[in-house]
Amino acid sequence: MNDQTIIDIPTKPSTVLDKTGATPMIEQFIEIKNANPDSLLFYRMGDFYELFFDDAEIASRALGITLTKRGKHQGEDIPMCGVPMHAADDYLQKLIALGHRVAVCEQVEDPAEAKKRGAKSVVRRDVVRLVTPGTLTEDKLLEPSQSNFLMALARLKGSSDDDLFALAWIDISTGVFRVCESNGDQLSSDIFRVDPRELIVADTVFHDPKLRGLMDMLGRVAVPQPAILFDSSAAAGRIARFYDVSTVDSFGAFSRVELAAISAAIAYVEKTQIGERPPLARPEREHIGSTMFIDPATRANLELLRTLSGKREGSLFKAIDCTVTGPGARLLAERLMAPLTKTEEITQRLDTIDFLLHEPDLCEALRALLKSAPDIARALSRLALNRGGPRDLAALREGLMVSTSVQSRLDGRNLPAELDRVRETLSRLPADFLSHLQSALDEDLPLLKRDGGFCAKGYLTELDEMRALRDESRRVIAEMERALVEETSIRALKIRHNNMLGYYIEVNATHGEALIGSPEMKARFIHRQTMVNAMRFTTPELADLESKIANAAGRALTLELEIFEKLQMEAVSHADALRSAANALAVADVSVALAHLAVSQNYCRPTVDDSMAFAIEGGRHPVVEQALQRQAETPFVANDCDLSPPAGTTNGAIWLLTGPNMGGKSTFLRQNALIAILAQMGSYVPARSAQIGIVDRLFSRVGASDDLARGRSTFMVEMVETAAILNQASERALVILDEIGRGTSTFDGLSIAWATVEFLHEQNRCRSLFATHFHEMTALSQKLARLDNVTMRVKEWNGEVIFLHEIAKGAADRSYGVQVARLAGLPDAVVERARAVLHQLEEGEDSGKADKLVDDLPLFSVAETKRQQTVPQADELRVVLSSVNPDDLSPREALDALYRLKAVADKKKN
Ligand SMILES: Nc1ncnc2c1ncn2[C@@H]1O[C@H](COP(=O)(O)OP(=O)(O)OP(=O)(O)O)[C@@H](O)[C@H]1O
Repeated sequence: MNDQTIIDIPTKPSTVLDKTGATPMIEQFIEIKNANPDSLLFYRMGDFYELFFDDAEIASRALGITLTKRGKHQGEDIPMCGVPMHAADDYLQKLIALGHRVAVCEQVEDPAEAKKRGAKSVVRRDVVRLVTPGTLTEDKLLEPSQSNFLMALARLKGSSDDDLFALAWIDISTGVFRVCESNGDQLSSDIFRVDPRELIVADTVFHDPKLRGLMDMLGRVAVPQPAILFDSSAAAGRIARFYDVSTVDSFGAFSRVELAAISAAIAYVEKTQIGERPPLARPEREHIGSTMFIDPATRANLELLRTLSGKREGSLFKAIDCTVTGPGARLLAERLMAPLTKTEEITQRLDTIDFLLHEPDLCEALRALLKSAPDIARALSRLALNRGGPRDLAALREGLMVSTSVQSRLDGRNLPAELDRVRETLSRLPADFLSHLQSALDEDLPLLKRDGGFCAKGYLTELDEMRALRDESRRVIAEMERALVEETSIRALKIRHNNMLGYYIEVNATHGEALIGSPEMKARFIHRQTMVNAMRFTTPELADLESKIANAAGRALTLELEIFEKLQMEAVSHADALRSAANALAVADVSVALAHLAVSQNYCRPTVDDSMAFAIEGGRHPVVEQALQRQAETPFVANDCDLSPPAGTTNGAIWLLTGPNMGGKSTFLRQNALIAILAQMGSYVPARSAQIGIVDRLFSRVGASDDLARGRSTFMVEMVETAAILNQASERALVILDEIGRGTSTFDGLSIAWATVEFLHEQNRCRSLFATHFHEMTALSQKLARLDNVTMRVKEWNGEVIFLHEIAKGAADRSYGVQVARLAGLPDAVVERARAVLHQLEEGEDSGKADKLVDDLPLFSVAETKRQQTVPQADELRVVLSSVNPDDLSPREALDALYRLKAVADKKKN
């Protein structure tokens, strides 16, 4: 369910390792490995993570790294491979993308401690984190523009077949936490709407035959977990403990099954993050029916987030994404995947775009500001999980600064509701935290905190001193020397250094005696050594300075780490405000981006209401249109679509679309579905005008795809999907069906298509578009009152077809399949033969004709005649051509030769 290609790697079922006779280190490894059988174990040794036994074999193959061996266990070599610490994220990313899980095992005690237990004792290690696809936080492992959801599916067994489900999903990289109830019908739609990277489910549910289809569809994304994780009786307690509250009642009234899903998600986060606690927002409920129901097949077919081949390029998302920040892109994707069904909210979003379109200067100013907005939520999560660095703190600083600027841009204006909320949120930011960050953090920051160097000068006097000592010890000593010379008036006084004494003051013997001439002087200048010509002293300040210099570097680092921790804790304490700011900036980004899209692509504001209308004038396909623009091809031909209830009726209409192959039928079908999605996600749409009565369910059966892995043929898949549509489409649904019934014999196909249209008209009574090559079906318009025939227009010119891509009332008379086949480069013989067969078939309608055809026009004889005719003429051309020697020809002779060749060629044609 994600862009990364999941390759099936044969992973052996983990065998339980026997530790008899193992060395202490291998014994420790085996114990930890056996406790984490389903993960590859990254076992920390010095600057490497090492993998052993089967894990080593799997990882070396997956990562393309050398497999070596280390010692023996029970008489056999132990396979081993390793990845260096500093590159571990890259390797982790690869393994996770391939569908593995990794347990990261670190040393959890100081080696000195281990030594105390005996020279041979092994440093204690433990798993500090399980890295799974749904629980990632590192920048390198995450796509900036994609959410990374972990989802928990809980089930409450019903008395009959009607089980009740709940889904809870978390993005621990941002803290987003949502929950909704679901039922058997909705379940797959709800899951695919969220598009989780990992879905956990009780093993009993995972293996339930009723859910087998869904689990198969989810593939590796679905991960069975012990059923105890989903225990609803312990749920409320676990949630309260996680949020450190006495009761969850204040969170809202969640149902039992919702609580079970929420608690399972939390339990899994705890299980994988071991001891670290991500700053999760409180779970927010989404209501059933508040978003458009789009089943998984429709989502895939309409290529909303990615194309059928899994690429983002070519998807609707890519075509409309003008956001400038990662969080903005994530919010846009979320809105695209969940178009709304309540007009008020849609209208609010459209009002925002409308407002911005009238304020182009504001729009550009916001866009420019947002370009520098960092990913606040992800930085915050890393800090809370103790995986953050100075740049994450800087991200909060920049994020807060951008927020302030955005707020002041919005201040004092009469804003539409959505932007007013953005302004309001941004005005409640923790200003003192921002000034703390500004004073504490330097400008250029290192990636890691461990070496220090991120605190600003002037923030903490002691730190400045320590750094000065560390970096400028020579200058500090010289200053002290100058001060002493002045104080003692001994111009030859020097401060020197050697390994035995460290820093000392040196004067000649005469001056030395003078220095300790009085008891006060003696107390100040402490004698260290007398040489032949010189005496050496120290002073309490010099001794102090000396130890300060020695400790300065260490102390500076300690101070910086303390400051880091303080800022980190402060950040976590402001988690809610920071997350709200991040969200407000994302809303601003999406709004500005949609306004930008509307202008640059010439989109219009749709009217979305509670009627049954579906009236689009001059609609365009957002993706195909842009592709044509890029190729500088002929412009996209805009088309109307009107499925509004015909006069005197209350239900939507059906358009039966016939037309030539390549005429633009599929494009037209899809563009109308996409316009409905865009309108209901609150975007302007590619059309001259559009009125859309809320679509509550969208179904499309377009394009062929077989599902051989699940044992279904192309035709079977088509029928399963059609069945789902006919069983589920409500009156408010929009149904798009493309060439139903083409995967079987003509009569079977026609009959199924026929009956399907009748059923849609009489039973589902919803707005529908139905494209077909069965021209016989156009007769249905005489019988079905709300059905209209439309066709894609073509022109024939000199025996060629020209596709006008224009929709018109009426029915097509033919499909021009043979012409299209010729354009596609089918061998001439096949095209000729097809023309002849078509001609014969069109001559008479009686079924006996086909038999006669076999007798009349045996294919091979045609091909044979054709070959006999063409080959000798080709040879003749060659003979004439080879008799011509261009170097010997005068221009006149060359022209004659050309005429001769042309004459032979023309003979071939005739
Ligand atoms: N309205 C349009 N304006 C310009 N070009 C279009 C338009 N509609 C379609 N096209 C172009 O025509 C090509 C064929 O369109 P499409 O696949 O929709 O045809 P079709 O009628 O469904 O064909 P088939 O019946 O063979 O599946 C598209 O790739 C697109 O480039």
